[in-house]
Amino acid sequence: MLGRASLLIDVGNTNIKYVWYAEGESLLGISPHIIANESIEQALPDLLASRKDISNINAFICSVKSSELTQTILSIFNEAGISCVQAQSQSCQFGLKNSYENVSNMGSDRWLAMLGADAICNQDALVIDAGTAITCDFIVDKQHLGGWIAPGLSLLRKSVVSNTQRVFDFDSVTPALLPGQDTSNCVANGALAQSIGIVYQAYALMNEKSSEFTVFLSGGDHAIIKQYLPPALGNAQIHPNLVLAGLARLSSNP
Ligand SMILES: Nc1ncnc2c1ncn2[C@@H]1O[C@H](COP(=O)(O)OP(=O)(O)O)[C@@H](O)[C@H]1O
Ligand SMILES: CC(C)(COP(=O)(O)O)[C@@H](O)C(=O)NCCC(=O)O
Ligand SMILES: [K+]
Repeated sequence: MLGRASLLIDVGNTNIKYVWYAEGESLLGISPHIIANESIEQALPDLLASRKDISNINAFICSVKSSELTQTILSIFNEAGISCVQAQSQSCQFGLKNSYENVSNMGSDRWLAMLGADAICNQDALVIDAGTAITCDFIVDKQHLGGWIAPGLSLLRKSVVSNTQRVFDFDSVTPALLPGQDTSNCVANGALAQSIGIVYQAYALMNEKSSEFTVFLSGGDHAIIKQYLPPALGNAQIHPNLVLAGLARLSSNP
């Protein structure tokens, strides 16, 4: 039987993602709805008003944005009389151990994505979250070994344009793993190649650390990266949003 409904919210650097989740639902089916950062003050009250069972829900939020935006969201819940738990990175949770000495420095989205992945596979895992930043996190024997933070696809494209004089790029250009034949294609394809490159390197390193592991690919750019995964990564678990899966785990075992 499905339990109480929770509103799960992932506040990333580019987008706010949310899902309604009932305890007992599969973590695999979690697929986010997107709200633009600037429309949250209107969109969130509307979203809450759309529920008839409002008195019976609670909320779980993971935010890596400014405390101002986070506080705005928390106060909307407060005004609606809904309790909201803000997830934080922990040194150890659900048996998963963090490698950071100062865990408060770790983005809670990374920790939640790991908790989500761990709940789904319950074995060694390489967790790749391709959002504003691409993060890779390595988990062996329930121990986080550490990770990588690198610019994501859009950020790579923007940074090369803003730090050069003659390089330009159009957002409308879809990247492909091909030689580009004009500036914008060179930028888009170069950024894609770098993004695929980090996935290869993460896989190679994980292979040295573990003999059997699951690779997870998540985040706004999961679909484009998925198209170019190496054959060895054919079994990768593609997940639109592992952070929400982590929040779902928290909501079921607060
Ligand atoms: N419909 C979309 N809206 C916004 N970003 C998108 C969309 N589709 C793909 N993207 C890509 O996804 C990235 C954002 O992914 P997301 O996981 O939402 O990031 P974050 O968690 O950092 O907010 C953007 O940098 C962009 O490259
Ligand atoms: C690395 C991140 C920017 C990723 O954020 P995202 O791309 O998902 O918006 C975020 O997890 C963050 O701000 N981390 C703090 C530094 C750390 O994790 O060590
Ligand atoms: K990310």
